[in-house]
Amino acid sequence: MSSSKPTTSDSEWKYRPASHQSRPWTNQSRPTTARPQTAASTRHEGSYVIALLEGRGVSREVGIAALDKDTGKVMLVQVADCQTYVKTLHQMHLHTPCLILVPDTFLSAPDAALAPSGKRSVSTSLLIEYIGEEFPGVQVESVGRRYWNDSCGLEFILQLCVEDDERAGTILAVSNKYYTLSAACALFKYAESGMNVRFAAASLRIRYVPVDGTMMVDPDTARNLELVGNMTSKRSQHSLFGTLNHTHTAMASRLLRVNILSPITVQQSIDARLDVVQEFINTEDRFTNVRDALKTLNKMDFDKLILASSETRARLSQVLNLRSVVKNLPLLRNALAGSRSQLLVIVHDMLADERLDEIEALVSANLNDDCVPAKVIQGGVGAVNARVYAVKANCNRLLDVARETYKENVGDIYQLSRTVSEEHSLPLTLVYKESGFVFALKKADLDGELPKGFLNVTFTKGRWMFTSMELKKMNARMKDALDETMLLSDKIIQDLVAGIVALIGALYKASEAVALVDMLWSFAHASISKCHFRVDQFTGTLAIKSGRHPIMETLYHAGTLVSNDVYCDDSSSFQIIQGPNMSGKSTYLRQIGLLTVMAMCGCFVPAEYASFRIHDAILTRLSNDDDMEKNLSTFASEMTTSAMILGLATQKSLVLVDELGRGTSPREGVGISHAIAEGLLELKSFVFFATHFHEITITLSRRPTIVNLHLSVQRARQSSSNFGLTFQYKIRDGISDEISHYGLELARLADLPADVLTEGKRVAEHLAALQTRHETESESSKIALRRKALLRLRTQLTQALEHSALPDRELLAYLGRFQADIAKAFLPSYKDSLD
Ligand SMILES: Nc1ncnc2c1ncn2[C@@H]1O[C@H](COP(=O)(O)OP(=O)(O)OP(=O)(O)O)[C@@H](O)[C@H]1O
Repeated sequence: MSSSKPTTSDSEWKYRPASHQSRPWTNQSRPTTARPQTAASTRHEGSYVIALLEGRGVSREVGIAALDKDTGKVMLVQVADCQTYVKTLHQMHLHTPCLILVPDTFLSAPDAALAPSGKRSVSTSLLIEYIGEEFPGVQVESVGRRYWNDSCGLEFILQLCVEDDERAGTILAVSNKYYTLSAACALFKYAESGMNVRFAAASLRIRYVPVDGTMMVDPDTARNLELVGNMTSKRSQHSLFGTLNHTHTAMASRLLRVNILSPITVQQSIDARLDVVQEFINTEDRFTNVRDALKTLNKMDFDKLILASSETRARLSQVLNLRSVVKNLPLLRNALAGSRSQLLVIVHDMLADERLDEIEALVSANLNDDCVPAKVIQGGVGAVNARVYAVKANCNRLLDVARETYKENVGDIYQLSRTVSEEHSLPLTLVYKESGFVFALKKADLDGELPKGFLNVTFTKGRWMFTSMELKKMNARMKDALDETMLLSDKIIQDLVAGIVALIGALYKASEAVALVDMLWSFAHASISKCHFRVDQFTGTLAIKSGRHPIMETLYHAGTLVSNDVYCDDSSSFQIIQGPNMSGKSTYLRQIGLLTVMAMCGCFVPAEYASFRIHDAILTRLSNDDDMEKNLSTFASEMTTSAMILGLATQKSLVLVDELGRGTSPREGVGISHAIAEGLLELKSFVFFATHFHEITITLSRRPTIVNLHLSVQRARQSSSNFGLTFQYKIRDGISDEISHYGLELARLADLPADVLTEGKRVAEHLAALQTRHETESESSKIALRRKALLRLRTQLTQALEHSALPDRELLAYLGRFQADIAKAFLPSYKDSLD
């Protein structure tokens, strides 16, 4: 590709090798700052190179520029973040990084005393510390601060951004984003000098991603709700992504992932998507025709076709794949013809772009029709021939001649093989290797030793391989002809690519259109197979009738999963959920979160009726005991997440809290849970608060928006001393009936040895008896205190009466004052002791 024009001189640019500047963020180098490990702790297989610049101001502005090195897509983001940098990390998760670039001022020089090896640089930024925790194993490299230049960044964008409908909008959106532009500058400079990639002018799809059009799902939440991958495996199908992903193309699968991690908040767009899903479900023909058309695209990744490759073989392969795509797109266009939903009409028009036909015509004019990409990818002489004959005859006279020479040379080699075979009476065959042809002979076909005169004899996989002087000479001639053919073919293909790049905008549009249709078809497929229903409306109320957990329902036999209702509005915004262990509290909370994410992606939900509120963020504190990587105490982790939630939540947020305060003593746990609940009540978010602390229902009982719910459990007497618990997993109104010692009942279910259970029961009963005695004793001491005080009062009154020389009226007044004094001195403490 032709070179872009950098605005900072190349000689100035110094790419710093990873060994000195990068920091492999290992456990030892982790900072002490408390922060929980989150979603993609182990996920670092991204393809994005992300440049990141943080402002020094109080507002913590962060500019992000991310380049997908596989597809050439560039995302620009600028966020105003908080102390935990949750928004920045969220954006980074959407564009999973394989390399992170930061200004060198973020990483100070290696501290010789701390790191005698001199290789570990020390972070001076909290954000970098968090990134290290969030993306362990992902390389963080520093780039000289002077390469973070906003005007240079804008110049790069103006030069590289593809000429399409969104170009003007992108440029307008980024023009005042100082941090993003600076990050873009560093990113493109790094691509040129560090990665040795040069992009052609107007060849990159550069987009500004507005953060306010999407719901924020912080990385902890993504992991705990199992949005993409689950606790056991990041690739597991038992995640929301796995459940909904029936896509046919790689772009659609990427779009689905981004949507699940960052659902849209524009109601019009959600409604438009729902209309499409509805149309697919209602119109069987459209559903099957679209599926068949998508199948012809055969897991194709348009975005990768668009990125020009510097390697000849890959370039040819891309062009051939591209031809197959543009040939098959009309099938999808026809499948969408006559659609009713507005979005499908738009997609249909996008696919009707004349430039796509021009691309097809260009490729067909230059390349042979029977040349298929698969041959190019496979090895052997078949692959070489596919490349040699890819370009049509008569495009270039010199190429035709070179190909004729190549053909003759190969013919000569086959003739030589036949002659040698006859001469030695051996069934020789020819095998093509990187260095040219060699003779091959099966071990079973050789009786005795190989005849003299053969060179480079080797034995692999049951075959003798060897060559001869004559064959070597012929290979050399054939190679010359082959090189010339490749050179001339490549020139034609390069010209072809340059012609295609001029029309690339249409392909970008087509890529987005196909991804969207494919994703919505996938939603329709999931809805049909799992009987999901349309979200009836988006209002201020969250109301779900008979909702099911979307991931669990793929694992459970029909009818075994218990459905549950949800109702939450401004007057009942804080819902306390109680119930014994394993009664289904966490499942209920997760179900609410998952259905909300599904609805906001424009997907139908597993419920009989559903109405949602559009949330700006979903924030969770969900217990996750399976996380063995957690390097913080449960309590520290709880408090950090709670602080984040209180800092980010607004009236429009959805907050899910599960068993807060279990990391400390029960009394403090109640106190902290109460205080955090108060904070959330002030914010007026929709809160679902599962807790074991019954006291919370009392301490918060005066708040008008509190609703108490519990998950029902039946306790049946099995014998005189033995009880059994039956979980019904059904949400019910009100506070649950106290079930004492249910922990012991559950322990019995877990087959704990009988003597352990007996001892547990004994200690529990003993503690309960102690508690009762303590309470009784404290009550009797209060009575004793009262009695003592009354006795004192009586004695003093008697003495006063005896020694008084006052007349009756004055005596009465004196007694009144005395009584008031006594009451004042005694009653407050008396009142406190009663409290
Ligand atoms: N709606 C449901 N239908 C069927 N089974 C369910 C349902 N909800 C929960 N379960 C089953 O109960 C198990 C425990 O559920 P869950 O973890 O939600 O309980 P919990 O009350 O949060 O427990 P703990 O307090 O110990 O964390 C789940 O693993 C699942 O097998």
